[in-house]
Amino acid sequence: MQSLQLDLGDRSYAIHIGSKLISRGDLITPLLEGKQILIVTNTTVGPIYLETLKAGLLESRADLEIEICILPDGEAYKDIAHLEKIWNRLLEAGFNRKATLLALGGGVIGDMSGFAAACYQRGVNFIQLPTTLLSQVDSSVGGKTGVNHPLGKNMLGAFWQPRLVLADTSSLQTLPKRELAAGMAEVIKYGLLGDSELLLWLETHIQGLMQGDEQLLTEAIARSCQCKATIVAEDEREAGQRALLNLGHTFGHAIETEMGYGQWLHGEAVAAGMWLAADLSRRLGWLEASDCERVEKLLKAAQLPVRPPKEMTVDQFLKHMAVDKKNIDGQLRLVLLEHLGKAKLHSLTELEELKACLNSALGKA
Ligand SMILES: NC(=O)c1ccc[n+]([C@@H]2O[C@H](COP(=O)([O-])OP(=O)(O)OC[C@H]3O[C@@H](n4cnc5c(N)ncnc54)[C@H](O)[C@@H]3O)[C@@H](O)[C@H]2O)c1
Ligand SMILES: O=C(O)C(=O)C[C@@H](O)[C@H](O)[C@H](O)COP(=O)(O)O
Ligand SMILES: [Zn+2]
Repeated sequence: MQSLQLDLGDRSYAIHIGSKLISRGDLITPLLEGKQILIVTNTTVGPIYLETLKAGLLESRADLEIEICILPDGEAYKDIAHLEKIWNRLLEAGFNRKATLLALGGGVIGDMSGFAAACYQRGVNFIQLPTTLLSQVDSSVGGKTGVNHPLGKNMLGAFWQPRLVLADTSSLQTLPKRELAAGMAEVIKYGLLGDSELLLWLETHIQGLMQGDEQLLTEAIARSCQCKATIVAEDEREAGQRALLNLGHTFGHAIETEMGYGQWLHGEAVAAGMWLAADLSRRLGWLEASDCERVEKLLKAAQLPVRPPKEMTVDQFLKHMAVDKKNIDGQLRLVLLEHLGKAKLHSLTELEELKACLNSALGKA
């Protein structure tokens, strides 16, 4: 098992990465304040991992009151209506402020459980048990929680940190290949935004990673979590450099929202978004054409899309980008690349270059 720490004073927490951690109730029970636990999962992950989690918890502490909330599976259900189902379970079970929520699943379950925990009786503890690559490298760490709105991705939410992250690398064995690829997009993101050594390492090992090599995946998860933990520790609420973790997301969120949540996976939309960010950076004179080719080659090797959906229009992109959370006073702010391995937040006045970039990627130039 590898362990890191996210340093946030008295809200600091450990991130453990390793095989078969879902069964390690002994890592969870010392952090409980009371004995009430609500496990939140979905109809896909629950049948595979719920019994192992429950057995490990009860083996470590027999007097636990464990309740279960099983949500339907999918980004389309990451909404207020399904959050209410979590709160209903908590209230029906008579859970109090010392209850702990355990999020067992991917980023959708993690984001929703965290937001439910942030609101329930004005805040109870929660623990992340991420079971997708994406959630192990990104969404379980850093305390961004929330749900989507039909008009915008993650528009309702709270910063609410978990007490612990347990990333069980063996759970990736049951993950569909398309989901592994989606998670790899966020790993590539860390390389592009701030870690050129990670980028080189990914270029060398992408085949093994995509074949599911557990040792390589463990290293990718640990390096990604370290990168994210360092950024979040310095800027928990995205006053500055945390925005760099949004590389590719302004475009990506536009794709997810316009296409309908769940049509393009988050990681797929971010992959196309990162290619757009690279191409726009080239148009602004910061990247070379060869840099964009390098980005495209790596994304393709990770079996990710490198262009946005052809059915989208430039106006649709601009409409969604106008409501991005990073914008200030109507000024579009985009994460772009100064060079490969260094991102920066840019107030975009070059609207013609943006339109040309989108038109060309959509095959409309
Ligand atoms: N909070 C953050 O910082 C942050 C960061 C990145 C992404 N996100 C959010 O995370 C979400 C995407 O997360 P995701 O990619 O994990 O998607 P997801 O939660 O929808 O999971 C992907 C699919 O894999 C299934 N699954 C999960 N674990 C499995 C396993 N071990 N074996 C078999 N199937 C499994 C799920 O049931 C689902 O069908 C998006 O909503 C995105 O906005 C949040
Ligand atoms: O943790 C962050 O900060 C991120 O931006 C990570 C992103 O990968 C993630 O998709 C996040 O949910 C996006 O947040 P948002 O505030 O742009 O909705
Ligand atoms: Zn993301």
